[in-house]
Amino acid sequence: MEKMLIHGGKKLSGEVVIGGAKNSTVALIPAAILSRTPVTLDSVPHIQDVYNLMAILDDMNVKSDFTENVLTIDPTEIHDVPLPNGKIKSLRASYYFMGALLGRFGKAIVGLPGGDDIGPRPIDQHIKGFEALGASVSNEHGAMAIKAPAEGLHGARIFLDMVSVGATINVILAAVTAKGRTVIENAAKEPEIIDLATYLNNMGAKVRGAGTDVIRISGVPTLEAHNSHTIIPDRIEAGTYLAMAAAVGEGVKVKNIISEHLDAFLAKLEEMGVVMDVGEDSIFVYPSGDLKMVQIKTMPYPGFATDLQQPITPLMLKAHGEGLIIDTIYPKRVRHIPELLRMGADITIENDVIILHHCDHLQGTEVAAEEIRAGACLMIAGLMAEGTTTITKVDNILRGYDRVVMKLRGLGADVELVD
Ligand SMILES: CC(=O)N[C@H]1[C@@H](OP(=O)(O)OP(=O)(O)OC[C@H]2O[C@@H](n3ccc(=O)[nH]c3=O)[C@H](O)[C@@H]2O)O[C@H](CO)[C@@H](O)[C@@H]1O
Ligand SMILES: C=C(OP(=O)(O)O)C(=O)O
Repeated sequence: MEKMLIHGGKKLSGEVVIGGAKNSTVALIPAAILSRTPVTLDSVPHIQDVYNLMAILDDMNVKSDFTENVLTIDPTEIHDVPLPNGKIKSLRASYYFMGALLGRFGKAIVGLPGGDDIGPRPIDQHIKGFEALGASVSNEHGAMAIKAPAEGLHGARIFLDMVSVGATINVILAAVTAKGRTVIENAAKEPEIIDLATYLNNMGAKVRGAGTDVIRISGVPTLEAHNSHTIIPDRIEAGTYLAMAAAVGEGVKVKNIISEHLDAFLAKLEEMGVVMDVGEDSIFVYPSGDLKMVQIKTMPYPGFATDLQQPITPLMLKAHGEGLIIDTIYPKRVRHIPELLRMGADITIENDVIILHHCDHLQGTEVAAEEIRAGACLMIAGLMAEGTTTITKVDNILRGYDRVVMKLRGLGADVELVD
């Protein structure tokens, strides 16, 4: 398995262009099977999650082609096959095939998903949504067997017990072709949900209210894609490079950004004293001076994203005072902390609260990227550290960060992948 070697201490400068959002892409690809015509996606990130989803599509006789940033998917000869195991385990978002297959064929057998080990990730709200639409759901040897009634799915009012991106998306996927009207209350408001709704509406779906906490769907019989869909920029990748630029930059421009998607994150950087020029679709980060320590509490969008609490952690180590991070979405999402400790950071965890203190010196050593954002955190820490940082389990980074080595080198980082 590959490792990433980072020879730290170099200052970064120049420009980096953000790719399409992973968390949109991994929903839009399964959603493509709802279309009766070929689908084209633009601004697709080069990440392992995309290749794994293409392999799952191939199992269903759905051919796809990924050239440059354009992914074409032809679902016209799709076979309705069970997806009990194997590749389904390779990523979290494979669970979107539950909603998509249910919408397309009225039935789905899909293995329980894999994805990041960031604490418990139940799917009870997805199941509650499918059942409200009339489906029966059973667990058959670790795979979810979901079946619509003979007359097909029907619209329903669904109040999600907690704000869930995955459940909101899965219910949308199943409901767009259900008979009648579905209302999802307490829906997630993430930009990726708006992106999915835009994409489905361009295929003829009737999804209204995406981006608010009430989504109304009027079912239509079939969907057909006729235009290419350009995926929104990845706000988490953008936040990662912004934190990196503030930590080790000598003037870095991060391009292809929708800054409104990063409001909570940018507000925190400003509170820390990071100086930025926020342009129309790019942000320039000036070299950091003295930084102020902050407290962070992750919340559903538009709050501070759980996926950005790890990437901002190394930057917080540069600030003076005591900092706190509370991840209310995934309280056990602390797998980066033991690795940072081994690099010399001063961090403790008490009752799921991460307590940080200023640290003048991080030392490169061997660390493991136990999950994607822990990996992002360690990349930034490695760039800040003296000596060489060897990141193992680097596939967790490559599954979600678009051409990351090329982008880091483009900014002047001394980084390489080795076997
Ligand atoms: C592919 C994708 O888009 N992944 C994102 C998505 O994951 P994912 O969609 O899996 O996360 P959710 O929004 O569903 O999870 C939010 C919270 O709800 C809980 N929950 C969720 C569903 C459910 O049926 N029952 C339940 O209890 C979860 O354990 C978690 O505490 O949103 C997370 C939270 O912003 C991000 O960290 C992930 O990057
Ligand atoms: C947790 C994440 O991803 P996934 O839901 O795909 O595991 C993430 O992107 O930070």
